[in-house]
Amino acid sequence: MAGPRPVVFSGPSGAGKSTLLKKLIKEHDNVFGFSVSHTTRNPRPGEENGRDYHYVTREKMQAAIDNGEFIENAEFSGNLYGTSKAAVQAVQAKNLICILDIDMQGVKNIKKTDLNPIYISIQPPSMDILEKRLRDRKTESEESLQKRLNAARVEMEFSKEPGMFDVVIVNDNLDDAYGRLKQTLLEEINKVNKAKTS
Ligand SMILES: Nc1ncnc2c1ncn2[C@@H]1O[C@H](COP(=O)(O)OP(=O)(O)OP(=O)(O)O)[C@@H](O)[C@H]1O
Ligand SMILES: Nc1nc2c(ncn2[C@@H]2O[C@H](COP(=O)(O)O)[C@@H](O)[C@H]2O)c(=O)[nH]1
Repeated sequence: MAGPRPVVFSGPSGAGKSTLLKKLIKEHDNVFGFSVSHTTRNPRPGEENGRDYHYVTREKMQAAIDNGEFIENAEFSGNLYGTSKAAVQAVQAKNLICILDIDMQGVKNIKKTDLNPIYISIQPPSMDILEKRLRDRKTESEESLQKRLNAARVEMEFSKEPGMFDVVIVNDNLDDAYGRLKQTLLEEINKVNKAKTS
């Protein structure tokens, strides 16, 4: 069988992408695999190298980019982020649905590849609510928060571009947003579960 289609999650920082995708991975045992990106930002409390990100220096990451090891990479809020070819291949080798959590530059660049994912945009109900969620998360300095809010305004406009995303989910009530997400991915989830039993 051809492998399952990957899924790209994008949307403003703080919209709830990680919250939703962690729930999805947890509920569906051995169906999804997370593409672990590289980043030059520092780990947050609770994050683990190799699970949440591969944390690297800018020099090391730039060298790997120059060496052609990345499918896409971007500068976001003062740090480099990127999806390595190895990260995606590791998930696809297990015939799992590969999940990518990337910004809008990543979306544009993935569209130039033959990955053919389902594109899902996760959006906050409003800028005010987004700001509150980011502040309450307590992961950002004031400078980083402002950079992320500025980027969020652009990301919110980007999600409205015709044909850019297959589905746009507004993450207001978490259970509702999660229900919508599961409905969107039901066909791919069923395909993976069926392949497991055949
Ligand atoms: N529906 C919701 N209602 C209230 N709070 C939420 C909801 N969804 C997520 N949150 C909270 O909002 C904060 C931001 O969510 P999360 O970290 O998942 O965002 P993100 O899009 O992955 O951000 P980033 O791109 O910066 O990693 C978290 O503290 C999370 O617990
Ligand atoms: N283009 C890419 N964007 C990525 C990648 N990994 C994460 N991201 C995006 O960066 C921001 C910030 O993430 P954070 O963990 O520092 O809050 C967010 O929008 C992610 O979607 C990547 O490999 N490529």
